Amino acid sequence: MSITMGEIAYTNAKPFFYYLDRQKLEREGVRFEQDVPASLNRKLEEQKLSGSAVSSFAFGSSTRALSLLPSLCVASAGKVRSILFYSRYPLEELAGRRIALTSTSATSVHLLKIILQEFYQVTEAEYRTQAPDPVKMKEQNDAYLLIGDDAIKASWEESDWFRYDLGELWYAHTGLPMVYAVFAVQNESFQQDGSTWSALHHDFLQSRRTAQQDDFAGMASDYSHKLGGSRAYWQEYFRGLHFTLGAREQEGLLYYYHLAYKYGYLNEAVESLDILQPGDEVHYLF
Ligand SMILES: C=C(O[C@@H]1C=C(C(=O)O)C=C[C@H]1O)C(=O)O
Repeated sequence: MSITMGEIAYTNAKPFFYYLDRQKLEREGVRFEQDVPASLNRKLEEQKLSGSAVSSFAFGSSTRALSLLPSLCVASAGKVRSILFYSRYPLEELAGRRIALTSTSATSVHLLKIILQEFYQVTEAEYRTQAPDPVKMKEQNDAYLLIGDDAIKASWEESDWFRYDLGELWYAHTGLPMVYAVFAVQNESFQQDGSTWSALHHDFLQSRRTAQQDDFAGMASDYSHKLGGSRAYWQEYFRGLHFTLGAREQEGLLYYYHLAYKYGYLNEAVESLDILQPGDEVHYLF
């Protein structure tokens, strides 16, 4: 019995991983693989991972083989601070422009296209995917999108370009939270290793609870040492995120899927979310 679990390499998902007892989990057959979201999405689709924290978009594009671990997500209702769109021009003036998209994302690149089409009538632009190097992206394009720690580091620098926070734009136009990451499990793996999954899910909840108990102070001081930025910055950052997939978050996610389908980014409509429930697995109640 073994599980290979994908772990998002960005700080935004860390409350679920930071306080895990990895040695105990290893003894229970759980192995972690760290990577950026786009790579985890691909590995999950290729069944190289039993489950993973992934882009919410990736879950929407292969819902048949996957289910969601309940309650876990990375979301925001308003500013996210780490999904930033830099532009030489205001959003309304982006038609036909050259726009660079970070190669590490799936949710945010589609979120950007959806926001531009649905709310700013920018239907044609020249999109190109690039490694998240803000200097090159700026030199070669009229606008560029960064996510995760790359966006956070960029946000500490001055910029003479317009800077938009996609979480803030989404909320302003929809009044709904935006869900960036979810925890998806291969149905096959859950059937085989249900009790290990239940234990791991329990540990994710426990890590999140521990992170929230000191209001993220412990994590904030660690990430301030590791990545720069003040303790206060990181604490504010974590406080601004939603780590619970509640009813509003689910509503926001389904609306995102609705628009992703409308504009042809998803081949099939996603009308409901397959979230694992108590009783799906006999040994443990979520
Ligand atoms: C909040 C963020 O969400 C991330 C954005 C993702 C995406 O755009 O595909 C995937 C996972 C999330 O961890 C971030 O990048 O800062």
